[in-house]
Amino acid sequence: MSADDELAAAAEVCDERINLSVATSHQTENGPTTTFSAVESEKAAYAFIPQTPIRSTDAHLFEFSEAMRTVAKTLRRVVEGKAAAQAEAAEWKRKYELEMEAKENKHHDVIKGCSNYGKDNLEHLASQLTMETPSVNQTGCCGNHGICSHQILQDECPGPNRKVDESIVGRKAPFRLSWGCDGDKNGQYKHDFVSFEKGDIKTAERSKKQILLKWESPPQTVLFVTKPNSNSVHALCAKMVRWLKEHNNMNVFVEPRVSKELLAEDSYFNFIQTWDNDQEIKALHTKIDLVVTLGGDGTVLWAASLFKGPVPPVVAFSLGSLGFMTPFPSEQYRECLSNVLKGPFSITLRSRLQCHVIRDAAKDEVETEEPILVLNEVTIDRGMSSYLTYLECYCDSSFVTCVQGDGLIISTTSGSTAYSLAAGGSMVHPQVPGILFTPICPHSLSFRPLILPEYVTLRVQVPFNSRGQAWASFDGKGRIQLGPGDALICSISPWPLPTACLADSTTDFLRSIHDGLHWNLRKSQSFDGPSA
Ligand SMILES: NC(=O)c1ccc[n+]([C@@H]2O[C@H](COP(=O)([O-])OP(=O)(O)OC[C@H]3O[C@@H](n4cnc5c(N)ncnc54)[C@H](O)[C@@H]3O)[C@@H](O)[C@H]2O)c1
Ligand SMILES: Nc1ncnc2c1ncn2[C@@H]1O[C@H](COP(=O)(O)OP(=O)(O)OP(=O)(O)O)[C@@H](O)[C@H]1O
Repeated sequence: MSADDELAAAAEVCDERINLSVATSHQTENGPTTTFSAVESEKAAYAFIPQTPIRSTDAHLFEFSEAMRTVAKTLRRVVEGKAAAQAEAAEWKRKYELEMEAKENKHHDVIKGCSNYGKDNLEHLASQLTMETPSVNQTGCCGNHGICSHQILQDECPGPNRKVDESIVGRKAPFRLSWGCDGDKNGQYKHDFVSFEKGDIKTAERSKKQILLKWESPPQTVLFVTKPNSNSVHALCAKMVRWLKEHNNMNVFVEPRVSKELLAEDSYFNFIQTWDNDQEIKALHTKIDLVVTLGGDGTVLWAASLFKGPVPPVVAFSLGSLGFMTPFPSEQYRECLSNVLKGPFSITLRSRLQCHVIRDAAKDEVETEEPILVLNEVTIDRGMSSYLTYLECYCDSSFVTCVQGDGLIISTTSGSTAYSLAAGGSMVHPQVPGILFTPICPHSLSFRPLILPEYVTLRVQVPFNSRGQAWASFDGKGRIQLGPGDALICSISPWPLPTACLADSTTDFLRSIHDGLHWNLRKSQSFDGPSA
């Protein structure tokens, strides 16, 4: 067969395959057949590339083989577009259901009269919560912006018909979140929304906003999450448990490991509770009012990982080395806990990322896979491989870039001071709504880190022509191998980690970067020298 004949035969096969995939994707735009056919065609296209009869350096043959790659890439986009659309549709559906549920709860509140806080009460509460400018006019401010734990935590209405497991613990303490707001000097509070009066688009003046948590009834149940293998942590945990029982008559949950340790030590601890299986862990958020962590940042990450959905407020005591997210001094635990149990206190709502791994082999299972939630970041790197990582990245449906280097970090703003910082990313206040996109050792001179808005969905794809595997890890744990064709989809989770602040969100953040990282520490310039 001559080279021309071979080229013609190859073109024919290619045409057939392209026709097949185009036809199927037109037939059933959303149906699973499309995905399967597109995947098959794409695989066939790649399988076909090595068979392409390139026997000479003929430029046409080379071009043809490049065209096949383009076809394969296009088919890949069809498949991935559908996967992303499915994930997005599921998210919208979930949001819709939540909204409906919230509306229904509100309706019940009104009908049963079980809401303790009417508008008047709420306004009163808001003025109590507004710490810095008690004189500002609250109408339409905190009153309208307060968020109630009945809605947030999907809790039952307080009353005789509640469903929470009361055999073990009492009712979960309801609380209310409010914006602590600071109006301008003449006492006029301004909302931070965009107004368009008389056709002019104007961003109204920003107000200082801190989120304040006020208990509606005293919290009753505390979960302790503690760093393992530390005598000082263990001793403090035992002391705190005793104190909470004796002074506040609290119910106490600990991890199974800690429960065994405490019971082996003293039968006094018979009252503590724990869990036996994953099902019970899933129900924890319905019983726990407050989580106390004893350890460093890793312990806060660990505590966050226990909650795959809503998370109760977390009070993090510092017993680690750096303690970026652990503002409470363990020596003053009595005073700190008393303040938190009494409330109100500032909280930082730390956003988490929900990550879905989509296997090339199981594209249609995206909806059944449980998302993995991270508080810091998801990292996609080269693992043990000595090859460059090759990753294609998309933001919603737009192509962002190809990463060629050691890997990529997709980080929350809380994680901005962790691995992302080490890879050259910016430090971002944890309440800034964004997602950080930070390359690890990119082999290019111009790959600067990005910060994207919080509402985007990111997709990182290992292309079929990648030389090696990639590895994803979640908050530095749980490594998963990603092969060619596999993808990782990330977006902000609706379930943040609410962490109690020692002072307030900004003061705590600045204190952490000063004390923990010695940010911008430099000897002061001497006074004597040339004058300007
Ligand atoms: N080169 C690096 O800097 C690097 C490499 C791997 C992992 N990490 C980080 O370690 C985290 C896991 O933490 P770990 O404690 O389980 O592991 P670890 O014990 O290895 O601790 C890593 C260090 O990161 C600090 N850290 C964790 N989260 C932080 C945050 N949000 N802000 C500032 N510092 C933070 C911890 O205090 C600790 O000193 C990962 O999520 C990742 O961000 C960093
Ligand atoms: N409750 C827990 N169960 C199992 N492992 C835990 C738990 N809490 C923390 N860890 C793990 O123990 C390790 C060390 O914990 P942590 O980071 O809190 O302490 P540290 O290293 O002394 O403090 P820092 O992070 O401030 O340097 C982390 O890798 C973390 O994942």
